[in-house]
Amino acid sequence: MKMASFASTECFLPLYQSRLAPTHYQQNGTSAILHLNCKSKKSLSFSSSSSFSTQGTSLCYAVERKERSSFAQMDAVRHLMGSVTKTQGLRFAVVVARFNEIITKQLLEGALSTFKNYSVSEENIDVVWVPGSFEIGVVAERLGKSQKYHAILCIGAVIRGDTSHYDAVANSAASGVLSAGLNSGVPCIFGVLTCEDMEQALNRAGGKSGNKGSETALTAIEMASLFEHHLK
Ligand SMILES: Nc1c(NC[C@H](O)[C@H](O)[C@H](O)CO)[nH]c(=O)[nH]c1=O
Ligand SMILES: CC(=O)[C@@H](O)COP(=O)(O)O
Repeated sequence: MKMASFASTECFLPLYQSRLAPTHYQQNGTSAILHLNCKSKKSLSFSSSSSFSTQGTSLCYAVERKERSSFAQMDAVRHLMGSVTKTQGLRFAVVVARFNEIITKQLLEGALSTFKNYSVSEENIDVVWVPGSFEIGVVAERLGKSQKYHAILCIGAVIRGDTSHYDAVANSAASGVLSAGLNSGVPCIFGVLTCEDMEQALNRAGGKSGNKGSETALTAIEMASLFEHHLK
C-alpha cells in the first residue's frame, strides 16, 4: 500500500501545541480515512499491518478503505486545538466575586501570574469585580457581547453554610457562566470554587491542591487561542 507523506513535525511538540495537518492521497479510485493520533506509542502502524518506528514519537493510523470510486481522495482527520503559547494579541476579562474575598483574591493572583507566565500582556487584561458569584453570569455575558475579549475568566468561591443557599448560588453561578458563553459566543471559563468548607477552598486557592485560578487561566488561554486561530 502506498502511503501519503504528511507534516509530522508538529507531532513532536507537546500535545497542546500540536495541530495535525490534513493528509490526502489518492489510490486507484478508492478512498480511505486517515486518523492521526499523537499519543506516545513507540511505533507507527497501519491497519493493513504495515508498521514502522519514528524517532521515539509516533503516529497511529486507522485506515478504513471505502470501495467507492466516487471518492478519489483520502481525508485526514484534523485535530484543532488552542495553543497556550500563541497569546500575542489575545485579550481577557476576569470577573471576580468579592464574596469570600480572602479566597477569590488568591485565585485572581494565581490567574494573573499564569497570564504573565504565558506572555499575555497586562494591558490586554481587564478585571471586573462583582458582589458575589451569583452576579458573575450577567456581567460575563455583557463583557462577552462587547466583542472586546477573546475569553472571559470567571472567579468566585461558594462555600457551604447551614442552609440550602449554597446550592442556589453554586448552581446559578455555573449556569450563569455557561449561559454567558453560549449567548455571547465568547468562551466563559468557570473558575468558581464550590466547596464544603473554608479548608477545601484554601487548599484550592494556592494551598496543597494548587491554585484553581492559575489552572482556569490556562483554560482561558487555550480556549481564546482555539477560537482566534481555528474557529473564526
Ligand atoms: N454565599 C455565597 C455568596 N452569596 C452571595 C451571592 O452570590 C449574591 O451576591 C447575593 O445572593 C446577592 O445576589 N456568594 C459567593 O460568591 N459565595 C458564597 O459562598
Ligand atoms: C453560599 C452560602 O451559602 C453561604 O454563605 C450561606 O450560608 P447559610 O446557608 O448558612 O446561610
